[in-house]
Amino acid sequence: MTSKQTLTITRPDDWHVHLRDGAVLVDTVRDISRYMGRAIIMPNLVPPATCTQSALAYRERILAAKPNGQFEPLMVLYLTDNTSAEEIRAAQASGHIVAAKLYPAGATTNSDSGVTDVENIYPILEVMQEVGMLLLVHGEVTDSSIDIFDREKVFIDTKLRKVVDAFPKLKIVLEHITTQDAVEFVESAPDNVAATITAHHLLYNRNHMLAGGIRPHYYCLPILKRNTHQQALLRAATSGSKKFFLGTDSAPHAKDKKEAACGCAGAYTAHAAIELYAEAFEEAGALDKLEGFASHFGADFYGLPRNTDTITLEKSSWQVPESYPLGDTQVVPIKAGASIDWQVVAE
Ligand SMILES: NC(=O)N[C@@H](CC(=O)O)C(=O)O
Ligand SMILES: [Zn+2]
Ligand SMILES: [Zn+2]
Repeated sequence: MTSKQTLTITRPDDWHVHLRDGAVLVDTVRDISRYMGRAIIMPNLVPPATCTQSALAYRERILAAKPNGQFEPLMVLYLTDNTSAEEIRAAQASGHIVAAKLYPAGATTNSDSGVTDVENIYPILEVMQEVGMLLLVHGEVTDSSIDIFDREKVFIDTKLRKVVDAFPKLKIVLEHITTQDAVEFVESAPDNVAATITAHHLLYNRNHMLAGGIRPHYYCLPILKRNTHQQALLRAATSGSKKFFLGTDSAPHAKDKKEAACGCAGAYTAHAAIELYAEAFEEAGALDKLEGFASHFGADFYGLPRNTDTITLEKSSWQVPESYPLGDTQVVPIKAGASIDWQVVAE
């Protein structure tokens, strides 16, 4: 009998995840804390976590929902046109809030209170640069005349380049990149600019969502692009560049809110985050590059210590359920009803 292939890596972290709030926390926190050491918790709640107090209260609710064991939620402040310098300083001083998030108003789920023009918050970015707080960016313009497939590139060209030039010491993470343009931008930017890449943008392109029927569970923002962009993301993630690291953007929505005439944006991947990345890296012939991407480069960029323990994956196929409980609703995960080749056997 041949023994199964295994892969042991430093415990990974998730640098972009949505846990939501209330009754669903027991489900989302259980999934994300299964083997992730830390996670950057997105603040796009209803209402959003716009102040230190609300972000810290949210952290307490996450900790209360956490099963025993390792797992540290790293909190993020939601920026608005009215965020004050004092709020940034208070957040930084709290010790638990490591970043602030720029949602262009209207760009994505629960972004209505976001920033109407990034130039409005330049004085705040100045303070963030000074105190060493990271800026996380949902990088899409919201102009209805711009094609949805072009919104990331136009954001980079008309907004982000200016921010990068104006704040040379501000650490910036362009979240969930989806295009070759974003890859090239991040590669050519200085060292204070990095990006997260989701598992679903590595595994899929827009054909998976739109060819042969419309599949709402692949609908997320920024939207899946054409295959050439998927290939560019795979090259970036497996390149060994420290500028690209793991951020699942696992974003649960109840089944009926996705399978609707106007469905919500977001894909659930926390049920099998590292397993999905392992599939993508293996397919690209680059399993040896998974550890840096998943477990080293994010911590390095955030200026945090790498995790010191490990997890082990085994190559053995398992079937994903059609849905998982999400509070008193259900969430349909990525690969629902299909099989995944990798399994975490030691956490
Ligand atoms: N990615 C998504 O499609 N949705 C996210 C928001 C976001 O990260 O933009 C969500 O909160 O549902
Ligand atoms: Zn986003
Ligand atoms: Zn997100």
